[in-house]
Amino acid sequence: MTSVETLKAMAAAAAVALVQPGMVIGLGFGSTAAHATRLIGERLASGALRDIVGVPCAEGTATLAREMGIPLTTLDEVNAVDLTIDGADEVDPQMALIKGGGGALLREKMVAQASRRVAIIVDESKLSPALGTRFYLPIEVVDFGYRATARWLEAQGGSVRLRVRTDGQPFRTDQGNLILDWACGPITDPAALAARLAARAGIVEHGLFVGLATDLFVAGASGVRHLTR
Ligand SMILES: O=C(CO)[C@H](O)[C@H](O)COP(=O)(O)O
Repeated sequence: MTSVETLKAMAAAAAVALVQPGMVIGLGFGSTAAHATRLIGERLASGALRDIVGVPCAEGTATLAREMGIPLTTLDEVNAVDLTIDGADEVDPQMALIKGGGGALLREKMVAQASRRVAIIVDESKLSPALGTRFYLPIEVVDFGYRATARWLEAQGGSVRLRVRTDGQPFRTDQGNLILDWACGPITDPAALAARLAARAGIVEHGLFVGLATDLFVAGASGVRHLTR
């Protein structure tokens, strides 16, 4: 049987094949995206790829990219990102996503919104008939009134947990915010929920990525499927 890690690497390799010399590349965060970042670094080192610059979506990604020798820039320095390669926690049949399992949802969404093309790389376990079925929805919130924000979410249904690190301390995003993991149940209308969450003060960003993915690479035992939207 093909291991999940092998499937992630297969999906990453298929997406990295889209990378062309001269491109600005959004580098996502998470274990699947890390396969893509490492592969891009290896291709640069071997000379198979040249003249690319990366926009990292997280401090962790920036560290890995530097280790791999990938030249980096920031969103502020470029007019647009040609291609972003990132993972996802859950993908529905319309290619709407839940992201933020790694807590980088805000920067990931900013980079995705600035990108001409967004390639999402997943193993097939991430596919779901409805978002919210197999993963909670990460919500990045400010400290002020975060319990009130959690109660407001729970009033819509489901249950909320403050994300904590292994040492029991609250998890902090790269912006220093908190994450509420909302077990909201199946989401029937992701765009409508995204609009409701975006309108709520105290919520910095949420993990629903609707209409952002242009390419989906799904790795399974029989190979990698490439879907486009
Ligand atoms: O959104 C993300 C990080 O904020 C990741 O892309 C998502 O959590 C998937 O991670 P992995 O590839 O490790 O399963």
